[in-house]
Amino acid sequence: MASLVNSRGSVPDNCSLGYFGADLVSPQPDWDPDPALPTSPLFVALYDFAARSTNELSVSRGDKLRVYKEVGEYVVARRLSGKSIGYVPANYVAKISQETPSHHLGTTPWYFSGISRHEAERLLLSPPNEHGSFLIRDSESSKGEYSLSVRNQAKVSHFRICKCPDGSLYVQKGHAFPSMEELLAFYTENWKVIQSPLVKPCVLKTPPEKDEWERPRSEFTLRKKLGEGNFGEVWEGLWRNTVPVAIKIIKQADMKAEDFTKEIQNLKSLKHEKLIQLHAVCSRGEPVFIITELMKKGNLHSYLNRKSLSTLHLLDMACQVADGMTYLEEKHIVHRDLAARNILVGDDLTCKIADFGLARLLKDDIYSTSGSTKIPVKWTAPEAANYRTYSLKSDIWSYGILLYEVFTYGQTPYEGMTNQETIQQITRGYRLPRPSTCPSEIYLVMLECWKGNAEERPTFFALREKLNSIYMADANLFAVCIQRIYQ
Ligand SMILES: Nc1ncnc2c1ncn2[C@@H]1O[C@H](COP(=O)(O)OP(=O)(O)OP(=O)(O)O)[C@@H](O)[C@H]1O
Repeated sequence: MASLVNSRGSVPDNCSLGYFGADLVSPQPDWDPDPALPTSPLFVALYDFAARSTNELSVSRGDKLRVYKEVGEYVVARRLSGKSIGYVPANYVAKISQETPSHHLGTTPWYFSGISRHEAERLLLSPPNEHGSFLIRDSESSKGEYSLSVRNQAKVSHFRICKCPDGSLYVQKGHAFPSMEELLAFYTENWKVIQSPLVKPCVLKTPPEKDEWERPRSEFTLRKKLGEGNFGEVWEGLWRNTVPVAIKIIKQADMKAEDFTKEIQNLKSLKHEKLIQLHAVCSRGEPVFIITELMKKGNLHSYLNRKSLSTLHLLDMACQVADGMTYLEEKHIVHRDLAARNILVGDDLTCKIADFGLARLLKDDIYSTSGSTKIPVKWTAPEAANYRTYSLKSDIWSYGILLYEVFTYGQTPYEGMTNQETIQQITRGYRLPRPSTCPSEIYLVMLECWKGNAEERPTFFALREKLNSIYMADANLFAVCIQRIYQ
């Protein structure tokens, strides 16, 4: 039977598109779930844990669990009181040395049901606990009795709490208390008797916060393949069978894994109406899914090829891209792959920038100029194509090429020239000529973007202002013409 655990020891890895098949809704474990097996150790849940997928098991603090397998940061467990089996984070559970009956102390802050002497020491000696932290646990050697464990500086002292036939409890013979609360109250007050102050109950380190962006793959269904790029395939899909989304399935073999998590963190922090919004990620196991908003009209390059748009419409789209890029500029984020194919179109000619930040994740050999055709040479500034010095100024160069694409309705730049010829010509000072469909003031903006000296190129902020003012002037002119027609 196929393992649910991948070689990196992370959570379930069923990675092919078959992940959405019915068999994965109820996973088939490869461990033996026979509850009669006496060999599986007993654990107790230290925190509440809510399962995030069908492969995980929800537990409540204090639940007793059989643990069948330890897998990286997870254990495969079953509640003693239930039949389902699933993953629980290993730091949410602790091993119990013996089976103990549950009793009325269950919800008190200082009672830690079923933990061993060793586990008590580990907890009390770890932050945020300090001198004087204490807990009550079940005695390992005398069933039905308890132990008091107290942190004393860097050590832990343990005191047996015995039970009289009438149920009262004592640490010192002849000094019994009717309840644990009263016993603790006495030794809190008179701590010198045991030479260990009872300052505050042991606390558990807060478990790592749940990443709200991380979703189980089973929540997504793939419906239609939209395209394929350097990073893998893009699919139109549904989240929980209702919300339309775009799902990028990353080929991780081509990724610099160590940078990936960092870059995804960056993407989570970006929010702007002209940037494609990240909705969620499935980054545990492979392949990684990046889930974003779905743009119904596809990429700008194909859109331009299909539509007859007015100059004012084209200018509006160029302004929207400049707006999104100004936001990235403020955040000091370099796109590296700005081109009409990476702008997506939605309703009402809304344009949004996609794939920001992802280009740098490709392995160097894929991104290099030598031996690979994947670098978009015709969109890339000469200093980036030749020396890989990417900057916001090289993005400005690419934006100039994007303007060319927009005002030629999607024509390929340097048509008829190879990548190598393009680099040679550009280095010698050649620039694309003004397309007949492009107003001269827009062409002047393109030339500004293609300055050989990167420092002389404008900022996105300046470009946005410039293009907005051209747009406003044209829009006013258009309004005047319309007025004349109807007068
Ligand atoms: N959020 C989305 N909504 C709708 N369509 C999308 C979305 N993201 C991508 N697409 C479509 O999928 C195609 C492939 O996208 P992808 O970003 O993988 O490749 P690319 O942009 O063509 O190339 P590159 O790998 O250089 O970025 C796009 O051209 C676009 O048509």
